[in-house]
Amino acid sequence: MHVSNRVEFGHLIDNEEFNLVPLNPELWEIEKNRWDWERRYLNPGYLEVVEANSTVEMPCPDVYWFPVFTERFSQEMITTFEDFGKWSDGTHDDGRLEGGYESVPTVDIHMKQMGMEAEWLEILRSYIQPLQLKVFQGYNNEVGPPRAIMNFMVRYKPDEQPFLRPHHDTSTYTINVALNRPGDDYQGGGCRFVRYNCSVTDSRVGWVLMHPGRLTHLHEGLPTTHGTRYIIVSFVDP
Ligand SMILES: O=C(O)CCC(=O)C(=O)O
Ligand SMILES: [Fe+2]
Repeated sequence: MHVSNRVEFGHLIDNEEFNLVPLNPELWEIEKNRWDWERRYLNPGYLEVVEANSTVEMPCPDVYWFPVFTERFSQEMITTFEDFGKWSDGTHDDGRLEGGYESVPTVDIHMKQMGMEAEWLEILRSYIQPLQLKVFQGYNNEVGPPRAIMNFMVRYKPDEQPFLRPHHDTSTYTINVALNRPGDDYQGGGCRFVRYNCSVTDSRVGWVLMHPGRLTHLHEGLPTTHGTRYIIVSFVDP
């Protein structure tokens, strides 16, 4: 008999509780099948940027930019959320919130509606918190994992909600994930930081912008003039 450990014959997966309801159920597998999840959805550049001595891009003052997700993640998230389809109407009345009022409404779907809240918090803990510790030295979420109640995908289109007026987020810091490509999938769009008159418009698919939430980083979503722009936003430590 010949035995070899040099050839990869496959690996075990845990298929209990596999979520068969949505499109792309693999997106939910971060905890159960992390090896596969990372191979599909974690940007290969992530491991380099999370290293202690790596340099981090800063497109605007105290706005950091990291490769975190793959193109496949971004594409599958869009198709899965679009297939679900329960976009909010972008008005101030929001029954999903305690108090029922959203002061800066977007056309969006919350992770909670998708049953993806726990998985998203796991993403924040595993991949976002290490980046946060790199750029906001000494801020360790009051010694625990990042907390976030507002985790959602936003959709901008010219004939629906094309832009978002300047506002502060209810967060200590915010992450903003670009899911599709300016120039190809949409025209216009991007995020402008008013205090610095600085905009990030050359968004990169699967890359995360990280910026302080309150006080300094008043920001706006610039008008999408053609096509549809998709982002995921998360308000960390509200
Ligand atoms: O369009 C953007 O990039 C900004 C989105 C935003 O500020 C928000 O959803 O709070
Ligand atoms: Fe915002």
